[in-house]
Amino acid sequence: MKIGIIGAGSIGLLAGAHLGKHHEVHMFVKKEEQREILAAQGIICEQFTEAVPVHAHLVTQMSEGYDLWMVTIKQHAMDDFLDQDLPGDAPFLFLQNGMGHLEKLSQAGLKSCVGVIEHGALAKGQNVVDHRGQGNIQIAVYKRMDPIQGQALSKELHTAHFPVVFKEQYEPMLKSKLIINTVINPLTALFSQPNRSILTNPSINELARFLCEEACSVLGLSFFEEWERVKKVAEATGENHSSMMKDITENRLTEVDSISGYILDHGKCPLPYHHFVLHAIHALEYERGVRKR
Ligand SMILES: NC(=O)C1=CN([C@@H]2O[C@H](COP(=O)(O)OP(=O)(O)OC[C@H]3O[C@@H](n4cnc5c(N)ncnc54)[C@H](OP(=O)(O)O)[C@@H]3O)[C@@H](O)[C@H]2O)C=CC1
Ligand SMILES: CC(C)(CO)C(=O)C(=O)O
Repeated sequence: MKIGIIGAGSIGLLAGAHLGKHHEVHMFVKKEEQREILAAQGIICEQFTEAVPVHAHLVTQMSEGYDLWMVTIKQHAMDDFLDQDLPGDAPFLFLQNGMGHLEKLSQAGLKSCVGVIEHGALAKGQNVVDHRGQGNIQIAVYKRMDPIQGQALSKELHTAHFPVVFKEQYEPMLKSKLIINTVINPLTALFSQPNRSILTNPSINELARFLCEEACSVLGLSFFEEWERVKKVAEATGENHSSMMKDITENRLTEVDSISGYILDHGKCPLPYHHFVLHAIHALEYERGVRKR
């Protein structure tokens, strides 16, 4: 397949390195400097013995003639991305944490799939990525795509080292990941703690339970099942720093609006714990100069 990957950060580079072994991969980036490095040196995945050659372009040069677009930018970059003229001939696979992008995508009129990522990846330079946690990518069709097309797509992308799993329904898939992120991410970011603190710090554990209860009530999920799952993920990724904690530490805007904000927007009664963490994360972003108000 001829695959265009939008965004060459942690996940874009990881996907480019794996898919570039079997497909014609084109990376689409914002800066000319990064485009030149990717075109000249390919992607260096620290776990591979050789660099993976890829084509590289500026994101303003997207055109028709691709088989798939894979979008690996963060939630807060989605508005600008969707505002540009996008080619309509190929499906788009959106791989963001949170659910804030769904409404925007349904208005965009694209053939679209959504996915969740269970890998851990960290970009260490403009073309270097460290694959820190092996997992899979789950995908489901969202708009203007037949499930049969989605299934065929996941089969074409799937390899043993970069597994892609097809899911019949997008909503349960995204909700399961949202619960994990709305409980673990803000608390670990607020208290600058690794994911295991959800289990080991009694007060963080108490706050996590309340966040989980609120999220389950909004999403219509069983608290007992979801709380067990949150604890398993906190254990399995115990040493990791959540993506929100990393964003705060590195003075970047977080994805809190599409995670905790999504729960708040869809709740029908007061959600004091979500309300607090959303504003607490906003406060940290504001103090770091990345949020205006
Ligand atoms: N990293 C991980 O382990 C995991 C990530 N995820 C999710 O995957 C998504 C991507 O995360 P991650 O890769 O870590 O994020 P990164 O910040 O590492 O990468 C995002 C990249 O997108 C680029 N970008 C932003 N806007 C555009 C645009 N319009 N056109 C082209 N490129 C653009 C950014 O460039 P610039 O920096 O120049 O703005 C950056 O290089 C997030 O939703 C995240 O929550 C989920 C699970 C695990
Ligand atoms: C699963 C978890 C919590 C792993 O750190 C994650 O998805 C994130 O940090 O965004």
